Amino acid sequence: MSATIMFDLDGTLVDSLPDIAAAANRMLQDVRVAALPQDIIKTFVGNGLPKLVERVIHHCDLPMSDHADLTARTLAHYNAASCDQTVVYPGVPQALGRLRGMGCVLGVCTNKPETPARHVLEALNLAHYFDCVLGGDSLNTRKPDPGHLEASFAAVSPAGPRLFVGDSEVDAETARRAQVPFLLFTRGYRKTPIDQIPHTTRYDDWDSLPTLVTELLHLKGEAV
Ligand SMILES: O=C(O)COP(=O)(O)O
Ligand SMILES: [Mg+2]
Repeated sequence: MSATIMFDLDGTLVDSLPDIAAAANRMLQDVRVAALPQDIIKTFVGNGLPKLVERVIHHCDLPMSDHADLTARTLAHYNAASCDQTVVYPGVPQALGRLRGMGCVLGVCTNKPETPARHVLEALNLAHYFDCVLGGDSLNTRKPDPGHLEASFAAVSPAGPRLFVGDSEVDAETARRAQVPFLLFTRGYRKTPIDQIPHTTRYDDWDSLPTLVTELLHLKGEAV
């Protein structure tokens, strides 16, 4: 049975934290502030780049009036080096290939800005699996606004069941508000325990995803 499946990017398809942290720390170096540990920056990921920079500003006690400048600097650093250390999670290409083979239509709904999101997907040889990519700056809204996910589905004119796959609290809230079943990848950048994140089902190994999708679609049929 075919379905349309939207995927989150950071912490779901790719482990991009090292390059995101490097960009934020290069921005801090520009303004002569000490670098932050990757584990701290990890907790700032999930609501898009402007929010990440806002969280860095709060953490480092910098003036919020510098937000636009610091966001532009971080984005420039990230665009210059978005794939130096970023890797695809094991089993992702195989799972995406199997899902496409099952007739599923796939897309990406990420809060990462669209230009680097597309670049990362191209550089890591994932772009060809997806029929749409909507980033955190593609619309005038972003996750957890369900409009971001709904626009992603609308971009591929889906017929049949819809699913959303992501790693974070933001993704779970987006799916809940859009009333789309949510599959939680547990090895990404979530901040809270798994059982406190609403999800339809979860997985920690990409090899298991096609079977999970099949089970979910058979279980729920056209009601999904
Ligand atoms: O850019 C972010 O903050 C997170 O991006 P994601 O939506 O792909 O997880
Ligand atoms: Mg994510």
